[in-house]
Amino acid sequence: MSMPLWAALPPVSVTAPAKVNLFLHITGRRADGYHELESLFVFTKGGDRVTVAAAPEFTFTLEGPFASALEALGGAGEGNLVSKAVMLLASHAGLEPNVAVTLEKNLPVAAGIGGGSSDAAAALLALNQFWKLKLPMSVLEGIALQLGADVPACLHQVPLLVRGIGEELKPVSLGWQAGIVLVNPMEPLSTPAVFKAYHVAAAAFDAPLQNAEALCANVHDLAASSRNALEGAARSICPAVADVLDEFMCQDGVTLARMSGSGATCFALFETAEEAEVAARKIGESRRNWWVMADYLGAGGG
Ligand SMILES: C[C@](O)(CO)[C@H](O)COP(=O)(O)OP(=O)(O)OC[C@H]1O[C@@H](n2ccc(N)nc2=O)[C@H](O)[C@@H]1O
Ligand SMILES: Nc1ncnc2c1ncn2[C@@H]1O[C@H](COP(=O)(O)OP(=O)(O)OP(=O)(O)O)[C@@H](O)[C@H]1O
Repeated sequence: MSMPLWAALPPVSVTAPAKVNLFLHITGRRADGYHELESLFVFTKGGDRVTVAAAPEFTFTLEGPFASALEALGGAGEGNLVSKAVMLLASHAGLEPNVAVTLEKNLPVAAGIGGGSSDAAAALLALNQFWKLKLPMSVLEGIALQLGADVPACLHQVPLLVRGIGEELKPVSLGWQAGIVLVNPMEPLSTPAVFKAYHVAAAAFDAPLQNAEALCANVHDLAASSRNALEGAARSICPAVADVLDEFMCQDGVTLARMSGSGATCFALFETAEEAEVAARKIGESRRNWWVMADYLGAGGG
């Protein structure tokens, strides 16, 4: 008996890194309610993992330390961004979505580090390769934007200046390297709720930066002249954000500590990977219920 054609395709795995907003300015609000951003996105090396493999029909399997958290937040079924990405790409390509997808969920959920967005982007990248579609990035970006504002940026996995609601992407060179520690106090924060709190507080919009590229190229300038505009709104819903930032301030070698995205995950940058690892160990030992991850931004560092 001959093997069906699909069964001959080898599985493809793509890492879905954490997205970190080194700064996040809000420059306006569109008529449809979405906020216009100016933000520097960077991506860690570690993260979730999406694997697609040959199968007679679509299946979706969740594994990893945050699989149950995703199930509890109702993101494990048809609403999962990975499943949605598979369906959208299959329909775009005119194919049956017959693949076995496995999502290894290592990143906390509803955490401001784009977990679901990065998973969806990784699924698009994996399937583009698996089905040998050779779709250019511009086409994948269009499909990605239908899945969420952050998804197009997450396709790139390199530092980007992001504007609009997430569709204007400009790769930037950081020109510096840093150890990074991500900490989440294990309290999920809903992105719409944080934007709503921001809106209700009627904060003034940030002026567009005149020197955004130059700012990205110097970590000290970045720390001094940018912010996360959603931090106040996130703190008002989730006071633990302030506890995480206080904890970072007790560590040696911090060049910048701030919240990412709509929170509650915060990050700290360190001169070296070693300092980041020491801080991550110390925080992990004193706050056993928090999620802590050490990583590296820039070339080397693994
Ligand atoms: C805040 C960021 O995390 C920064 O990276 C993102 O812009 C959020 O991107 P995301 O999670 O992909 O957001 P979406 O799933 O598209 O939007 C969730 C909700 O957040 C609000 N939202 C999101 C993005 C944006 N630019 N303006 C908004 O007002 C809207 O109420 C929207 O209904
Ligand atoms: N693969 C997925 N991983 C995580 N959440 C998902 C996924 N698919 C759907 N969701 C839903 O999306 C919601 C937001 O989760 P996610 O982890 O993407 O938030 P986030 O990190 O705050 O995103 P962002 O930084 O883009 O605002 C969750 O409540 C969850 O139910």
